[in-house]
Amino acid sequence: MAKCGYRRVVAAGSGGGPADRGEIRRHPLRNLWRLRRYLRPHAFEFGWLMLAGLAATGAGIAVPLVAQQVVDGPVARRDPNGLFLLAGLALLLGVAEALLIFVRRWVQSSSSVAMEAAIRTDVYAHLQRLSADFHDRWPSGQLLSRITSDLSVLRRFLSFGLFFLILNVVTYLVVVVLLIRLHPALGLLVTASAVPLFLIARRFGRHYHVASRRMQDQQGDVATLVEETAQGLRTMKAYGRGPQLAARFAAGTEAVHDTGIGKARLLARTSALLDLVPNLTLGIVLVAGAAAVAGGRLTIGQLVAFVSLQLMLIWPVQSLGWIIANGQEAATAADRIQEVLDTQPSIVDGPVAIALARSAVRGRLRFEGVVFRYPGNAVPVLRDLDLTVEPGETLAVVGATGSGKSTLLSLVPRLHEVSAGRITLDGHDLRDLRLAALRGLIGVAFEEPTLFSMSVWENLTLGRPDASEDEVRAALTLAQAGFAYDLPWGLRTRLGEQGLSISGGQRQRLALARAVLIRPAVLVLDDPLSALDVHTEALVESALKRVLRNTTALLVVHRPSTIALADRVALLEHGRITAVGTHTELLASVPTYRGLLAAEPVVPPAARTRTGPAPGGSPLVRS
Ligand SMILES: Nc1ncnc2c1ncn2[C@@H]1O[C@H](COP(=O)(O)OP(=O)(O)OP(=O)(O)O)[C@@H](O)[C@H]1O
Repeated sequence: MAKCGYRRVVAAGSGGGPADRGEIRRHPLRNLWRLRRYLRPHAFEFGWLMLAGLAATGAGIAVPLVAQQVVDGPVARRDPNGLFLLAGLALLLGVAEALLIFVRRWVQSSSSVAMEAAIRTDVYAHLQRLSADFHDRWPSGQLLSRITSDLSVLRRFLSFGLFFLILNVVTYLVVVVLLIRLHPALGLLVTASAVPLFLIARRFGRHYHVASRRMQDQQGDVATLVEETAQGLRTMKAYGRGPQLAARFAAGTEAVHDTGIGKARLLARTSALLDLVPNLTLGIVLVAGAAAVAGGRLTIGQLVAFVSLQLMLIWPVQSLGWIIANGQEAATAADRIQEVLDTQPSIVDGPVAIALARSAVRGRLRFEGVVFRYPGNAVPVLRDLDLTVEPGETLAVVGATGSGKSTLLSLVPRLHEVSAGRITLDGHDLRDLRLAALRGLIGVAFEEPTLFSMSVWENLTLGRPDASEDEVRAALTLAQAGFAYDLPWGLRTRLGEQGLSISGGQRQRLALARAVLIRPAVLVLDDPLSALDVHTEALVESALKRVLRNTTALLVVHRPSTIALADRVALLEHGRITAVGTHTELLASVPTYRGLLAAEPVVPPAARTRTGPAPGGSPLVRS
């Protein structure tokens, strides 16, 4: 099958998304805005949230105004009764504020978590729809970081950043209006301080956006490395490559660290500047306000209210840096998530795609002038390929390594799309068949079978969730996979990640059982018995023979014993079918075929428990 190594051939240090890395969009908030649809179902809660937040802020803002009444009223008149009344009002406002803040926090977390879950579900579903070429290009760590850490960033923004952004802007505007009403000149001075604040914030936003993107991409690289290391742990240990990988990992984390430090310093510098502006304004207000009180243009109560209100602006201004940082990170996260969501699956149902019923399929598979090149590769892997597999026929594809056998097989379930020519099933172009229906007709087992970290039963019934116990048993018997019943919890035993808790041969047998369980119209097997010992192989083959009798099958084979299963053999050379015939015919007439077989190390007949050599004599070798 397409080699794993290939999936990883991405320019060193490149993120994943083709044109993504470091690209800063002209409208940095565009993608964030596009995610508003996830907010819609929670609009009611969000409305309540804002209402509670605004009411709490209103209660907070009212306190300085009450203080003004206290100072200019009961305190100035030395009226204790009035004082208690106003003090009681201030207390009431304080309690109301605390209560409203509690309500806000309660609602806040539940809706943002629900939004995060909804986006995650959609991204995951979309990843499933994307074709193999997308997954060939994108390192899985990049996808992992997008679906985990980027979504957490978004949740933080939706639950805090966005809320405080709105709340703080409203607070700022209301307070500024009140300040202008209290003392127009000083109020306008405070308003004017918004200009430097705006300039500082804008500059910060631009720089932080670049740094955020860099850091989130670097985190994706680190995730890729961790994922690769976890998957290739055995190879890494066997080759003693731990120190080299550790060095690569250290370089990756250092890059994340450096960018993180850069971001923190940027935030620290900006926060200091943001702190400076309101404090400077406060100093000026205190001096000018005291002069105004002395000149009788302002009462002491008004000055107290003015300063108290102005102090209420400190937090919104101080938090501005954090909110912008959070907003920029969320914008970057939205960019990275939309890059995935915006990628259109390259293999989809055509507008008039039909679904063929299993009973209506005879199984004539035809390749007509097929050309295939991997995306981005100029040289085709398969060229001008014509081949017909008749209903019920088993055709083995033999060829040297890298000649395109696995690629050829992957075209049948449309894991990749032909670049030119067409493949037909009973005369229907595969592109005219509904994808889901097509894949339901085709049983596939690869040389490196993938099992998932779920139960054996779930793994087996992946393509046929409705299979009965008897059918599963029959498939397991055919694949000589009865061992599954002896696992600690039988078929309910949960397999380790990628089926690593069982042996390679056992995995192959389960994958084969999975392929035959769907009662396929066409079986596509990519050297599915390569990991079996000769004894088990012989048993699987004899059972497989019965299945193959009624099924059209395309097999990639390396062993002569497996060639024995085939009615005909096609020789694939450099992406072209150069000979088709029975094994005996090809042996007799095609020197390359003979050459391929001659390269096979001869297996002593005594060592094989199977009945005799492959038809035609010579044992075939792994190409
Ligand atoms: N995802 C991919 N992207 C680009 N090129 C690829 C990809 N997968 C395979 N190739 C290339 O396509 C060619 C055919 O590969 P393929 O895996 O089909 O060969 P094969 O005949 O099955 O090999 P083997 O016998 O070793 O399994 C090779 O040159 C390979 O490097």
